[in-house]
Amino acid sequence: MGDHYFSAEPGAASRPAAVDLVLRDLHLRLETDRGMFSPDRVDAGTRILLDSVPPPPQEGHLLDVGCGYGPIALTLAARAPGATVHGVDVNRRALELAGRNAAAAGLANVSFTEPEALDPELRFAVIWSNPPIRIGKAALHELLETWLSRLAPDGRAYLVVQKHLGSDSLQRWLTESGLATSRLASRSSYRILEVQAREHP
Ligand SMILES: C[S@@+](CC[C@H](N)C(=O)[O-])C[C@H]1O[C@@H](n2cnc3c(N)ncnc32)[C@H](O)[C@@H]1O
Repeated sequence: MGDHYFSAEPGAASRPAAVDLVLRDLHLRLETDRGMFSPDRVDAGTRILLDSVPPPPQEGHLLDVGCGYGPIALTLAARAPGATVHGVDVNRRALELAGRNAAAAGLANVSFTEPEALDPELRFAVIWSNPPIRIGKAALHELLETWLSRLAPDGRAYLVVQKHLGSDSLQRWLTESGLATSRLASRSSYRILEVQAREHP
C-alpha cells in the first residue's frame, strides 16, 4: 500500500476515468484511475516527448521505463508494428490498465510487466521514458543506470524532464557516466534528452 503514484499498490480508492491521447499520427482513448501518474489528462511532458522523438526502429525490442497506464509504450507499439515493445512499472494498478489499453487499441506487439520480470538478456534498440523524477536523485540514477546500460549498440534513449526538476544536471550526470547526452528539443518547461548507448571496447 502507499499514497504515491509510484507505489506498488496505490492506496487511493479506485475511480476509473478515461483520457484522450491525441498526436499528429495517432488518437487513443486510454483508461486511467486514481493512484497513478497523471490520471486526468495525458501529461504535457509525455505529449511533448511523443511529438519530438524520431520514428522508432521497426524491429527489435523497444522499452518504456515507468509506463504508467501506457501512453508512451502504446505509441511505440503503434509506430513500430514490427517491433516488440515492453513497458515496465512498479505500480500494479497502472500495469493492469496498460494491458487493458493495449487490448482495446488492438496492439498485440506490446506487453507490460514489473521491472524484475523482464528477461535480463534483452537489449533495447530504443528506450522512451518520462522517468519518475520524484523518487529522488539516487534512486533515479540507479534506475536509469540499470536500463540505459541495456541499450543495444547504437541504441538511443529519449527522456523528457522538466527544467525545474533538474534536466540540466541529469544531462551532465548522464554524460559523466559515459552516456553521451544532448538536448534534442526544448518546449515550454520541458527538455527532451537524447542519450547514446555507451561504447564498448
Ligand atoms: C512520470 S510517471 C510516467 C508515467 C507514464 N509513462 C506517462 O507518461 O504517463 C513515471 C512512472 O514511473 C514509475 N516508476 C517509479 N519507480 C519505478 C521503478 N523503480 N521502475 C519502474 N517504474 C517506476 C511510476 O510508477 C510512474 O508510473
